Amino acid sequence: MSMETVGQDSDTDETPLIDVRNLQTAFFTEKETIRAVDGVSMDIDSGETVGVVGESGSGKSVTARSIMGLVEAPGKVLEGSSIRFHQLETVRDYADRFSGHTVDLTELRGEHDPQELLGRIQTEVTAETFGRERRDEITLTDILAAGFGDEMGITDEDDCVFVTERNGDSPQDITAGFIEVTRLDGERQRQMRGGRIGMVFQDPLTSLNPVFTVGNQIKEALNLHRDLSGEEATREAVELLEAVGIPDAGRRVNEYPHQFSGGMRQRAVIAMALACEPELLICDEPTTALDVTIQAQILELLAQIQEERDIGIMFITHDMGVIAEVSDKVNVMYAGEVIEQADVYSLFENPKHPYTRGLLRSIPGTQSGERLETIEGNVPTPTESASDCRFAPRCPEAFDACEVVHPSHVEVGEEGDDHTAACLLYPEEMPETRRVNVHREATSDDRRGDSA
Ligand SMILES: Nc1ncnc2c1ncn2[C@@H]1O[C@H](COP(=O)(O)OP(=O)(O)OP(=O)(O)O)[C@@H](O)[C@H]1O
Ligand code: NI
Repeated sequence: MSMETVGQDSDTDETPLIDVRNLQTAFFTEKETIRAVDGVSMDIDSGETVGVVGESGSGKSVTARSIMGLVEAPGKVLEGSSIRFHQLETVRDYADRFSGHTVDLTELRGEHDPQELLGRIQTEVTAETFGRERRDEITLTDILAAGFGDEMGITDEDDCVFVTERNGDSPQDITAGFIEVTRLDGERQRQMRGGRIGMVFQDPLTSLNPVFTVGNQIKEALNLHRDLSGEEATREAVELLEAVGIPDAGRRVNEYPHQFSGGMRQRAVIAMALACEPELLICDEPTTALDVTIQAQILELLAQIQEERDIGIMFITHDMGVIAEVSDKVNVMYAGEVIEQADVYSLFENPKHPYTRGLLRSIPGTQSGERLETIEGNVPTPTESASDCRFAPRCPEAFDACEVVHPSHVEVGEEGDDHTAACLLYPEEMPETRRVNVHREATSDDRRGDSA
């Protein structure tokens, strides 16, 4: 929600490690367009774990894959989406090595008026397209990062390093900026994926090659991303295996994945991800396939790694119990959208969206009933832009307007909580007609309704 940067076209210490804005990822199948991720915004700081929770099919994995640059045809991250990676060392490094792909906003700001550019954009855009609340808050950075500068000849399609502040000409003089992850390609993408952003999947065997030893696979990562080889790499591989709690690492480094138990394999995958010293680690249901004891150990391990290395973690799960344990902040997803976001305490103490409340009632042990099955029905597959609340058909509190107005995020917590929900029941203190109007107005100059 990045309220801290509203209205100013610069990045300061306040900027998160990664800032996802209005991410839209669609699959263009012969039959229909599946809007798997439909306008997701969230950010993650260094040293922070951000949980992403929701039932099966809500778009969690596609969000993760979009950040990793792993969306395959017929899938596509749509124009207007922005994923900004702000880590300064990485920005300087990219500006140094890929200077031909760098956009210097400090220069361009004097030459272009954002409001004038907005009028020239071919597709219809709104404040929401850029994750802003009002049109006059849209900055040049927003327009160019979202990809609209290409059609106007201001940026090239493969520009991806955006410099927003500098106090000299060399890459080391850059004091703020970001890599626009949605615009990465080729070598620039390879450096980011695995190098700066690591990923751990549910099934460790998808990350491990059965025909190579675990050690060789870690060494390959070390070679690719840190230029280590030979004995030096072997030593580092053993250290990494020790760091993730694999006993007798000196011997096990020479073993094959099938010689490892499920829990040990997942530890090995985590070691492999850490080999590149990532700034951000995306964990997509990393413990779902493991038994409860092993699961607890892996969660403990991730917490310890985070403490030591100050990395940001995005943790995906459908399990509210796990969310409670690992997260600092939580994004609840439903049918391609974030429908509630809050810090973990506010969310559990004061859940606002009826969907979140339903998920919480489904934690085993808190109520009788089975996990995630207390909400009748299934997540719909979104094929059109939402002109309603996608949860309405299953919502115990839905009323007529829920079928015709798309809810926008409104503050629902205590002052300064940064707790928002996208639901027509809020702002709670207003009578129904005024509440509905708040949401209707927020999306009124919206381009929703157009097809992609
Ligand atoms: N390659 C693809 N082609 C078409 N549709 C896809 C593809 N990959 C994902 N989808 C669709 O995107 C939507 C979101 O899927 P996603 O895998 O992100 O859900 P999820 O929240 O991770 O669910 P789960 O908890 O089951 O992992 C689903 O409706 C799915 O059918
Ligand atoms: Ni998934």
